[in-house]
Amino acid sequence: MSAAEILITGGSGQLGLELARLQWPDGVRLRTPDRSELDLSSTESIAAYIDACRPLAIINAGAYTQVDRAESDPLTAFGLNAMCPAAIAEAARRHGSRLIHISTDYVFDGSRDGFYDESDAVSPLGVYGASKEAGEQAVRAILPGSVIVRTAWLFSPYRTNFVKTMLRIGRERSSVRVVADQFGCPTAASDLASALQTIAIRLVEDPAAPTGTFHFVNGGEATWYALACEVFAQATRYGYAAPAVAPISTAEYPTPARRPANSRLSVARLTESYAITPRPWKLAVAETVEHCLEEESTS
Ligand SMILES: NC(=O)C1=CN([C@@H]2O[C@H](COP(=O)(O)OP(=O)(O)OC[C@H]3O[C@@H](n4cnc5c(N)ncnc54)[C@H](OP(=O)(O)O)[C@@H]3O)[C@@H](O)[C@H]2O)C=CC1
Ligand SMILES: Cc1cn([C@H]2C[C@H](O)[C@@H](COP(=O)(O)OP(=O)(O)O[C@H]3O[C@@H](C)C(=O)[C@@H](O)[C@H]3O)O2)c(=O)[nH]c1=O
Ligand SMILES: [Mg+2]
Repeated sequence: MSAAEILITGGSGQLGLELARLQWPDGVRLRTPDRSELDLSSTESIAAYIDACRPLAIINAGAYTQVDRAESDPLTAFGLNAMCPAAIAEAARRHGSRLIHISTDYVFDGSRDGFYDESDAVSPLGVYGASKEAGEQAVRAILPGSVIVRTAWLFSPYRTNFVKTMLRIGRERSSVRVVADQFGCPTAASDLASALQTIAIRLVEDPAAPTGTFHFVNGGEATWYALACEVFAQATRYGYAAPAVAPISTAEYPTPARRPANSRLSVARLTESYAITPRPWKLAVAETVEHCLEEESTS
């Protein structure tokens, strides 16, 4: 592959960090600007930055990801999750940059039986999901040749995520209560990063590479309760004293934002188009828990 600049927004987030940690082919130069260089809340900053560097490809991993806080801060959520991707898509169109934009399972309302595919109707329950859906629509309208990858329930050793939250509160308490009636697909940010790398390289090399909307999640399905149980089962291997875990209903854990009862995603389209087959989520959880705990158990 000839020398190619790839811009990664949100490089300090859990997905952005995993993208930057990957081994990229010789000749790819990553740009991972921080907030001081690229302010995603400013469409002027976005246009100026991309007009100056004219990347061959852009992976938009920046976002407003605080689901509950979004309910009381819709302006910031829509700014980051809808206006920002629109501005990125417009700049990408000006320069012929390939664009991969990341979206979420929370665009769905959970009323479907089984796994959602890309053609299922969206109907977000909360502000976060609605802002992400608006971002998808903008990207599709402005740059039809872009790729939108919906993912779900991301975890990694970095930033804030459910796996790290469980490890933290499990130390502070002898028991935890976790909802057992929301079904989804836990996904390692590192596995998503590898899939996005494959897609980005294909898009840069091949003008006819598949475009449109795809789902990427790890294999299998879980509830938040099952995910918590797996985190603690793995953690005990490193001397961690696991709390008791009690399954509860959504009604017993009130939150500002409503969440879908079922947001399981089918990855069939991505497997067919890009030959990407995600590993089971439990293998990915084991790796992340090891990363989080190994250091302290051996020190
Ligand atoms: N987390 C999850 O469970 C899921 C996430 N997704 C989607 O995946 C993508 C990546 O998520 P994830 O890595 O978890 O997100 P994080 O919350 O870990 O990271 C968000 C990134 O956006 C950056 N950012 C936010 N506001 C600004 C701003 N004004 N200017 C510049 N940068 C800004 C943050 O920078 P800073 O470090 O300065 O705060 C950070 O780098 C997002 O599109 C998200 O919607 C989809 C499904 C599940
Ligand atoms: C901390 C905690 C949460 N919960 C519940 C609340 C909620 O229903 C569920 C998950 O809570 P969290 O707030 O950790 O996760 P949440 O912020 O809903 O995670 C979402 O983030 C965004 C960015 C996405 O795009 C989604 O795919 C999804 O990953 O677990 C418990 O039942 N017990 C607990 O102790
Ligand atoms: Mg949250």
